[in-house]
Amino acid sequence: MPSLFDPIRFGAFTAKNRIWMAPLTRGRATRDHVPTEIMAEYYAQRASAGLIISEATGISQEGLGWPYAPGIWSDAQVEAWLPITQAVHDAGGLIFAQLWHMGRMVPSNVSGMQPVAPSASQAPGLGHTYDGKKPYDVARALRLDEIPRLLDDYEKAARHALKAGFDGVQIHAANGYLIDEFIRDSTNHRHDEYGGAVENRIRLLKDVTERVIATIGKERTAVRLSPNGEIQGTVDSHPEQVFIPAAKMLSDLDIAFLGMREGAVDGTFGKTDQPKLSPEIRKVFKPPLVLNQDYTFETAQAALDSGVADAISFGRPFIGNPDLPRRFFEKAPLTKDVIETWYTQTPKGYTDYPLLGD
Ligand SMILES: Cc1cc2nc3c(=O)[nH]c(=O)nc-3n(C[C@H](O)[C@H](O)[C@H](O)COP(=O)(O)O)c2cc1C
Repeated sequence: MPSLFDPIRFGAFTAKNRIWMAPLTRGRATRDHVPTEIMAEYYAQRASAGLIISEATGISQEGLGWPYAPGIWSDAQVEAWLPITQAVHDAGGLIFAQLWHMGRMVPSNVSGMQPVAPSASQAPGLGHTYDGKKPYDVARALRLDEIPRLLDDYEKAARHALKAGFDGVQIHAANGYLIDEFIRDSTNHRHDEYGGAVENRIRLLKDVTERVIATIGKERTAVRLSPNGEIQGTVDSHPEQVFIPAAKMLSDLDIAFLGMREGAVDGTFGKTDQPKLSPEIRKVFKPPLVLNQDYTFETAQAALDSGVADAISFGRPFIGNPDLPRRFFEKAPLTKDVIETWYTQTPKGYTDYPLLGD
């Protein structure tokens, strides 16, 4: 069985190890969602990851509702991403852009418009806005005649990602955002060909993935799912009935890899008693499977040893430890990330975590 330090082939690439950086929203772009210089330093510091998956990046104004998160729909955004992807490549790394449409989680205070979702609904809790945390807006149902425009937005974002120097993209279909809201039955009450039966609920995921593949190639196209447990009010009553067919469909499309965040009863990012589906998904999904959430060096290696995963992505450990692979290799202690600076707009808690030997 491979070690976490062994290379792995995926799509058009070979990653130098199986310790990947999970997508992490950090809010260091401008208010207009243009990336900033400091993001080049941050990502280059983490280029020893086998693959960096970027923070979720808006495909359109409509789809982006996180203050100071980056987008990739405008030429100015593409320009500003270029030095960041260049810095990662100069440091010997690979980087995919995570493409994001937040669906009903977009506060109108950030996007300037009413959010869209599969069905009219309001997410529970409070969203981050430019005026502090506020209740989510009531989203309107996306009309059938708007889906071609949505697919065009994904196409443009994928094309822009390559223009901006990214090696590929990961379609964000997890965590209660638009595509996940279509997949799961808590948020999809449609009666057209995008609602009801399983094949209908996974149709948007299929359409988007096919469009991105047609634009940049299957070897540069990845997907992220979060099959088990509720997140941000989105949950499925029978996850295995929808996510196993979804994974099979993605395997048939031969995407570069599938990332999955899986909750657990004792999870610290998603807590749930719905069982993990990775063992079942492994049976139907042939390309590399990259698992995430609450992994340590030991449990990550155990997941590779059991054959359930081909690589593991680490989120919070990569915030506090830019040199995470080296720390794992040397069995060095890890620095704990500071929650208070996850989403602030300064270098503090962003680019100032120490490297081993500092
Ligand atoms: C600060 C922060 C930002 C995050 N942003 C994203 C994101 O942009 N896209 C995404 O898919 N997941 C995001 N996540 C989830 C992480 O990718 C990951 O699933 C989570 O941290 C659990 O993995 P870990 O236990 O290795 O930290 C975020 C998590 C944190 C803590």
